[in-house]
Amino acid sequence: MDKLRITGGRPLNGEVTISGAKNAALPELCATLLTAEPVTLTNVPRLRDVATMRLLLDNMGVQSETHGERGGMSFQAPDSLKPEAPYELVKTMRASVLVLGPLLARFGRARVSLPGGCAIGSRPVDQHIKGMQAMGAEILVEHGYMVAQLPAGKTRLHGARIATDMITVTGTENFLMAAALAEGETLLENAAQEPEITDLAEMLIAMGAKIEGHGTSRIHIQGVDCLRGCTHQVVADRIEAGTFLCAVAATGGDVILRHARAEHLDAVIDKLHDAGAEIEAGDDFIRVRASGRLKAQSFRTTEYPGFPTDMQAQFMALNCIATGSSKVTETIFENRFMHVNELVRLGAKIQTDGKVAVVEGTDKLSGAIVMATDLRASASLVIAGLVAEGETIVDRIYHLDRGYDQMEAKLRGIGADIERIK
Ligand SMILES: CC(=O)N[C@H]1[C@@H](OP(=O)(O)OP(=O)(O)OC[C@H]2O[C@@H](n3ccc(=O)[nH]c3=O)[C@H](O)[C@@H]2O)O[C@H](CO)[C@@H](O)[C@@H]1O
Ligand SMILES: C=C(OP(=O)(O)O)C(=O)O
Repeated sequence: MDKLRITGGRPLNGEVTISGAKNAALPELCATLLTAEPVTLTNVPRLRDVATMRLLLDNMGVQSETHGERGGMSFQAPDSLKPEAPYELVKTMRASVLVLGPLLARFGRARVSLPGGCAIGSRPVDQHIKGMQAMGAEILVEHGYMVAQLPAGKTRLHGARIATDMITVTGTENFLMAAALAEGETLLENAAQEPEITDLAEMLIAMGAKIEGHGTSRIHIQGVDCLRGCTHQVVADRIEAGTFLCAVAATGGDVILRHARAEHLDAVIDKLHDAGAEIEAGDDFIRVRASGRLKAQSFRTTEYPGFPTDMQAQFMALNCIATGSSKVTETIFENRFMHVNELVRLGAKIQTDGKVAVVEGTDKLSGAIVMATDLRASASLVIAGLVAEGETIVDRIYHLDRGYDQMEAKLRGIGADIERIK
């Protein structure tokens, strides 16, 4: 099993190119199921989750190929494909549930394994099921699978008003894709507003979908009879960019992130600014400069445009070596403090009580062997390792590989002493 060996204490300087967003690429790969015409995505990040999603599509009968250096991939989903997502593939990646909407909308049936819980929380998919039922699907949950079909005599889903009990990102994406091909109008209330939703909506519009209001909490979709192929560029990964911003804020240095979108990171950038980092941004770049210990910042995770839960662990790592104490409140997932005990092994002072972690900043961390428990927890341990005195080994980095495109190579490129070992 791969590990990362990091020798801490080096500032980061130079330039990093930010990859396409995992959380946009995954639904967009699923959106290729909505048409028999070829669809090309560019700027697709090289991630384990993308490879898993491609395998899942391949297993159904989708033809795909990669081309070019800059993450180009083409897909063609024939009318004859098998609308099924087996447990063996779904268990490794929750985003597999995103095939449900497109399969139902185009093929009128789907058999998709329930994803099950994961380290950060139980993550049920009840809202996805309720929404598809509101659009006319009959869904049974049996033997660990969602078995979905249209009622006898029906060939398409129908539009509906869907108001979810909570804001759900992949739920909104599933409804968008299903409604794009449904008969009539769909109104999504309480929709997620993440930039990845907007990016997916823009791809669907390029395929011929009629969507208005994406990027707000009310999205209107007028279903169309069929969608066509398109070429779409995956939006920049705001979480990868935020992770590098926190890394530089923690180690000190001066780094320019290329292909990064500052407007998608307002909540994180505001906190970094308050902490004492200098941030400058243009259309397609973010520059961060920091030196010495920054000031700890309290924050609370919320849905976009609030502070993202996917940045909580990385910012907490920064708070661990900042001056002063901070209160970190996680409101989205019930078990997203798994990095705390590992950060403590590196010398951090953190106490948790339910949704709240109180961090007492300390002037140094010391390298140790730590274990990654989930994707962003892994990133927080890497940041802490870059600061810690001596050597840190981060074990189980398959979590990191799910969602970061060549993280250690990018960090080495800006001066980090980091290597992958077996
Ligand atoms: C592939 C992808 O885009 N993943 C992101 C997506 O996950 P994901 O879409 O799975 O997260 P959701 O927005 O759906 O989850 C928000 C909350 O709603 C709950 N919930 C959700 C759906 C449902 O049917 N029932 C239910 O109870 C979840 O357990 C969670 O507590 O948004 C999360 C929140 O920003 C991010 O951390 C993930 O990186
Ligand atoms: C939780 C995350 O992803 P996923 O929903 O794919 O598990 C994440 O990207 O931090």
